[in-house]
Amino acid sequence: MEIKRVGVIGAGQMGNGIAHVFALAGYEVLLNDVSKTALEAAPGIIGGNLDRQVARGRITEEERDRALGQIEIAPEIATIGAADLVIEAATEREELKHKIFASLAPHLAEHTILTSNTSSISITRLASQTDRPERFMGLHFMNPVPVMQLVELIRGIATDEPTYKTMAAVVTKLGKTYSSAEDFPAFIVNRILVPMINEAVYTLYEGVGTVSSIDTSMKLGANHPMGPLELGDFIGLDTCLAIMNVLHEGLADTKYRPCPLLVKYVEAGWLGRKTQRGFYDYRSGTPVPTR
Ligand SMILES: CC(=O)CC(=O)SCCNC(=O)CCNC(=O)[C@H](O)C(C)(C)COP(=O)(O)OP(=O)(O)OC[C@H]1O[C@@H](n2cnc3c(N)ncnc32)[C@H](O)[C@@H]1OP(=O)(O)O
Ligand SMILES: NC(=O)C1=CN([C@@H]2O[C@H](COP(=O)(O)OP(=O)(O)OC[C@H]3O[C@@H](n4cnc5c(N)ncnc54)[C@H](OP(=O)(O)O)[C@@H]3O)[C@@H](O)[C@H]2O)C=CC1
Repeated sequence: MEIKRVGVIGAGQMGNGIAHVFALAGYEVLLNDVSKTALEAAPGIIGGNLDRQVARGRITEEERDRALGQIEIAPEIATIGAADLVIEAATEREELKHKIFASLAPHLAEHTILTSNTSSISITRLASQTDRPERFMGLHFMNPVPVMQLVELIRGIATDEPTYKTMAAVVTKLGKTYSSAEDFPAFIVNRILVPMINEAVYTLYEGVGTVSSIDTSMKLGANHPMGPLELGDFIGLDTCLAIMNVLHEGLADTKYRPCPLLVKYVEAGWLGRKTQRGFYDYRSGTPVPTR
């Protein structure tokens, strides 16, 4: 099936990045969010990230302008009904995602493929409450989307082969590489990565190291591009906690217990970069450890 128009729901860090890469690859993009502020900010954020690629010689100014012209801001969910492919990239809460798909249902064309960029939630469960579980799957981009090469493809129990093949072709057209993951909590990347971040928070909580010593150790001792606490702030501590909760509940194993300190940061609203404070305080421009 040919995909020309793509609807992206959620204009946060992932939705903006997803709109960016689809527009660059020549797709028409409709970008929706409940937050007026997020929608107003989106073209500036995407434009800034495209400018960065121009400055590094990765794309031309013409390509940047063409990409920006491909993105239409769509405050009404009904507008997303015109898409051949929908990518849901709203906040990591299952109830919320069910509500989004329910509100979208009356506006959808028969052929439209539905996907979720969820980091952890069961694709089969999300699909089961839509009218098209066979044309529903997980399309999991990595952050920052314009930079990261991988997209995880996750079939729900009912996903049909044409849908999987269509999405594999789309990922290839974006210039990215896909891996196939089975539909179990947090799939592959986050099953391994997020418990590591949670363990780093335990390491801090138990006083084994400070924020700086933990991040320096993993950057210089294991060659990670970011330390685990810096990475947690980058992903969003609310998202990390949501993923740990899905792992803990879905696999019923205490090894996935979210660290109480992670819970405390989220309760404080210290969600990382997006709120200017997490394991680091970003308000002065230079990140300052908060512990
Ligand atoms: C939670 C989930 O569900 C799944 C996930 O996503 S888990 C998170 C996965 N992501 C990671 O692990 C990221 C780890 N961090 C990194 O790889 C690196 O720190 C990083 C790529 C983010 C930044 O790298 P850096 O070397 O410190 O920064 P910088 O030199 O400024 O940027 C590197 C490149 O990325 C580009 N870049 C960075 N952010 C960008 C953005 N938002 N948009 C476009 N380009 C961007 C830069 O332009 C630069 O491009 P070139 O290589 O063409 O020059
Ligand atoms: N952060 C990461 O590294 C990664 C995240 N993901 C997944 O991508 C999804 C989005 O994450 P991320 O972009 O980081 O989150 P953000 O918090 O940056 O953005 C989420 C956006 O969704 C909006 N939103 C909330 N409810 C609705 C709704 N009903 N309709 C439309 N938009 C809505 C939020 O608005 P408001 O703020 O007003 O609530 C916000 O603008 C999550 O499922 C997450 O797990 C996947 C890969 C990596």
